[in-house]
Amino acid sequence: MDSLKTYALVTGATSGIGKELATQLAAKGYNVLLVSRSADKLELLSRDLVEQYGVDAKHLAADLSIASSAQTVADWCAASTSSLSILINNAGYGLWGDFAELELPAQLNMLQLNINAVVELSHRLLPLLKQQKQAYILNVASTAAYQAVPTLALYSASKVFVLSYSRALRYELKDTPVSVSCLCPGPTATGFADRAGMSALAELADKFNMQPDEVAASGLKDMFDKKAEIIPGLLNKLSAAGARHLPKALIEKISAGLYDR
Ligand SMILES: NC(=O)C1=CN([C@@H]2O[C@H](COP(=O)(O)OP(=O)(O)OC[C@H]3O[C@@H](n4cnc5c(N)ncnc54)[C@H](OP(=O)(O)O)[C@@H]3O)[C@@H](O)[C@H]2O)C=CC1
Ligand SMILES: CC(=O)[C@H](N)C(=O)O
Repeated sequence: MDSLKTYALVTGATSGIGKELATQLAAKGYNVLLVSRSADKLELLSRDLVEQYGVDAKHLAADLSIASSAQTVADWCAASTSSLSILINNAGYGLWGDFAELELPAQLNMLQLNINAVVELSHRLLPLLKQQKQAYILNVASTAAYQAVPTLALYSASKVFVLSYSRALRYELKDTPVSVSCLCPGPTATGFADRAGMSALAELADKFNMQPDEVAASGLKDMFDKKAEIIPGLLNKLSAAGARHLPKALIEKISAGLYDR
């Protein structure tokens, strides 16, 4: 990896895994373009990264669950730099509960962020990425992409989409300078569970949670190594392997038991 002071765009950069990805990229000498909904947190993080690592840090407050926002972010990115070498589609969230009981608008809002924003940013920024000697797209899915998860039905389905889409895009871009990787973390100690309404699982989470900095470090290492799928942590690798080889009905029963309210 050679930053040569190129830029990395990170969505969902103000908390959890995204904040760690942005920070570790700045530490490696990358200039960063930071996006999330919170202008105050973006301002603070930008200032910290400039002061700590001497890189350029620009930020844009945008709600990527609003349909028009991906174009706004892509236009801002293109106006900010012609040297975009990394796109990290990280922003996303979950909604915990039965599909039939969760509010439909909220579920559609989640799909707009977890799926549509990833697709639109990738399509709009690909021409810029292709101009680089070497460029990377890192899409953040989840170990939830390896099986259906009752009580997280649409969330896990959105991550199945991200994984499948990432692998197909990787193949299509194999003869270009753009390498596509998909990061599939397992449970990680971030704001995710609170926003998903999973606080009832806090005890379980504490047993299995990885820390966002280790997830980000694993993700960036394997992204630069041009890996297709990245599953941080042995337990998560084993659970993904189990999901691949065990009967789906059994895996779904185990998932349902794990996440049962
Ligand atoms: N934590 C976990 O257990 C796991 C998480 N993941 C995935 O990792 C990714 C990051 O989540 P994680 O770090 O855990 O969660 P956090 O909630 O800690 O961080 C989410 C980040 O995304 C931003 N964000 C949320 N909604 C929007 C929006 N509508 N538009 C723009 N930015 C938004 C948030 O900032 P702001 O609120 O200011 O907008 C924040 O910076 C997600 O895609 C998630 O699905 C995958 C597997 C496990
Ligand atoms: C549901 C989880 O365990 C995790 N938060 C994920 O996003 O996959």
